[in-house]
Amino acid sequence: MKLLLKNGCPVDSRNELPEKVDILIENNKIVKIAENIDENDTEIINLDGTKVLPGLIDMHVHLREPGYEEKETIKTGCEAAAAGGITTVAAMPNTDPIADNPATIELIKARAQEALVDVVPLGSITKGSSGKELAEIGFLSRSGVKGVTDDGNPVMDSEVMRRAMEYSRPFDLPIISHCEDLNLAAEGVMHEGFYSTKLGLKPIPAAAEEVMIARDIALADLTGARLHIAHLSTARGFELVKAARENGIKVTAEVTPHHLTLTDADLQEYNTAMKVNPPLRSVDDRDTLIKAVKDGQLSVIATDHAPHTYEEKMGTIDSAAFGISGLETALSVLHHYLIRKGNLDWNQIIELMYYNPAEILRLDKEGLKIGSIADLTIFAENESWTVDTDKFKSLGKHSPYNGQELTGTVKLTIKDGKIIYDNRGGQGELIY
Ligand SMILES: NC(=O)N[C@@H](CC(=O)O)C(=O)O
Ligand SMILES: [Zn+2]
Ligand SMILES: [Zn+2]
Repeated sequence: MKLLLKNGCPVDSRNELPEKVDILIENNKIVKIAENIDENDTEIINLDGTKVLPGLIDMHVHLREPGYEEKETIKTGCEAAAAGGITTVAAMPNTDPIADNPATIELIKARAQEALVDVVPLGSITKGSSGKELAEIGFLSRSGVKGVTDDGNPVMDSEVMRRAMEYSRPFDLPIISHCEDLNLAAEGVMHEGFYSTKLGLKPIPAAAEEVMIARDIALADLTGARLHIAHLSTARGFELVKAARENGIKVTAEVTPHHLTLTDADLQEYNTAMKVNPPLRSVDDRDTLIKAVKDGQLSVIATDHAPHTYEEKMGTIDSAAFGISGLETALSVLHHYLIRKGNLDWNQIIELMYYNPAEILRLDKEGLKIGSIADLTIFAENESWTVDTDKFKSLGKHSPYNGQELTGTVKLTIKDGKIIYDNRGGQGELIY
C-alpha cells in the first residue's frame, strides 16, 4: 500500500526539511521525503500547503476502561484522539480496578490492539491508588508501563512517595505526580480568590498544589528519581519547577490547553464544563504559564482528557465531577489562542507534544524522517470550525469551548501509514 502526500508544509526542526515537501509512505513507513516526488500506482493527496506534523503524543489521558465504560472506552477515547490529531495517548491508571497490577495492564494492552491510535499504559504508584502501600512497580514495568502515577489522587504520605521514587529508578520510570494537598484543597471546587468569594463557591488555594510540588522536588533531589508534574496550574508552581531544573534536579512539568487559555473568571456562569482539577486559576497564573511555554521552560502540553457522563456533569458546580473532554479541541485551541497570537510556534508544539513526552516516556520517536513510522497529523490553519460537543467522538460531552468558533482544523490523521481520520469534507470520518 502506497500513499503520496504532496505540497505539505512540514513542522519538525529536528530534521532539516525544505519549506514544502512531498512525502511518500509505503506500508507503515515514510520512505521518501523530497521537494518533488513522482510515483506511479499510488494514492495521491494534495495537501495544498497545510501543515504536516509528526503524529502527536498526549501523555495525560483518562480512557476510563476498564470499569467506567459509561464515561469513555479505550475505543471511543482513541477515536477522540484520532479526531484531535493525536496518534499516541498515555492512559491514566485510575480505572476500576486501578491499573496497579500486570493483569490489568495486559487487559488494557489487549483491548488497545483494536484501537485507532497507540495506547501507552501507565501504572499506579500505590495499590488501589490509596497512597498507602506501593504497587509492584517492577512487575508493572515488566508488563510495559512507561510511568507510574496515582493521578486523580496525590500520594499524601511523603515517606511512601520517597520509597516510590527510589523504586522507580532502576526501572527508569518517571513518577507522574498529581500535586494536591488534600487537607488544603478540602471540599473546594474552584480556585481561591476574588471569584470564589464573589460566586460563593468553596475554594482551593494555589498553595494546595504548590506545597506538594515543593515536597516532590525535595524528594526527587533526595532520591534522584525522574519527577514529572501533572497539570501544572500555578505561577509559583512553575517558579519551583524552574528553580529545581536550574539546580539540576530531574523534574519536568506539563500544562493543559485549558490552563493556558481560561481563568477562574470563566466560572461566573456556573458552567460545570469549567469545573476541573486543578481548577482554572487566576489571570496571573495563566499568563505566567503562557510565558513559560513561550520561553521553552515547560516540557509538555497534555490535555488531561477527563470525560464524565452527562449525569455526572449536570447539576451544580458543587455536585458536578471534576474533568473535561479535551482531546478533540486541544490542537485547535492552541492554534487559535496561542499560535495565531504569536505566543507559541509550530516547532514548539512539536517539542511540547511530541519530542518531550516521547523522551519522558522513553518512546522511540524520530519525527519526519525516512524510515520513521508514518504517524502524521495534517492541520489546516485557515479553516475554522465551531465546537459542538454533540459531535464529539468522546463519550465525554463537556468542553469549556463548546459553541466557540476556532481557527485551525485537523484535516487528516494518519497512523501506521493509513488514514484513520478524514475531515476533508468536514464530516470528521473515522476509518478502521
Ligand atoms: N482532571 C480532572 O479534573 N479529573 C481527573 C483526575 C485528575 O486528572 O486528577 C479525572 O480522572 O476525572
Ligand atoms: Zn490529576
Ligand atoms: Zn488526570
